[in-house]
Amino acid sequence: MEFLFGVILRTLFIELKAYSDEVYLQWFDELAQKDFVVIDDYLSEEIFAKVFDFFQVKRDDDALAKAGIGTLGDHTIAKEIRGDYVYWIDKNTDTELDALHVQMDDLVAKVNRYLFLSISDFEYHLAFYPKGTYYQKHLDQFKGRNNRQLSYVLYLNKDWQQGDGGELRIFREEGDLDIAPKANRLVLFKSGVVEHEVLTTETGRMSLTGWMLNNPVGLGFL
Ligand SMILES: O=C(O)CCC(=O)C(=O)O
Ligand SMILES: [Fe+2]
Repeated sequence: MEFLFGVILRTLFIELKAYSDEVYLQWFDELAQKDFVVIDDYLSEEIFAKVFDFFQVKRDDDALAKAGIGTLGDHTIAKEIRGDYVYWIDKNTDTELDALHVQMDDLVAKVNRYLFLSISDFEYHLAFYPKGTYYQKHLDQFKGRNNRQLSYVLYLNKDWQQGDGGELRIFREEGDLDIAPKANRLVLFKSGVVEHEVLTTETGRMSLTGWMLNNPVGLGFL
């Protein structure tokens, strides 16, 4: 309760981006039909700036570490599979991102209401892909576990342009689709069915990647 009170106080004067029910329904319709949806200008400028600044601070602090593959019991660092560095966000201590947590809480509430899901938690990490790195084709649900229901990626690359690479490739029967990792673009997709990959990036590539979960963080590993 005290925790919630603190969050409310700290986010009182921050401009959350409020979307109408019609807009949510449009997104979720698209998500239901195509298994993914791309949403541009997702965060308010103020919250985007907070996430962007937080990313720079964590990079300066050397807080991003080589990412692994698989679940805790099967945690191998495989450079051939993915070349990114990640920082797992802690909702309790990374209070600089309170406004983002509130915005995502709201998205989860809407997902539950309109997609009839029962998401009870979410997790996210910052990711940095140095020049020349990629993430090979994969599904976000680990083998034998379906805790991750929806994946989302928010890109932070302000000056991204054609030729910079690092597109998110979504594999579809009707042909693959490459999505540019442009700043403040959110891609939301179904973790269990959408195969995807990150193409080789020609510049440093920044994002925030997250998952909406059936069970609270941690329980998925039990
Ligand atoms: O950054 C992206 O576009 C996707 C990242 C991804 O697929 C993952 O972290 O599982
Ligand atoms: Fe992924």
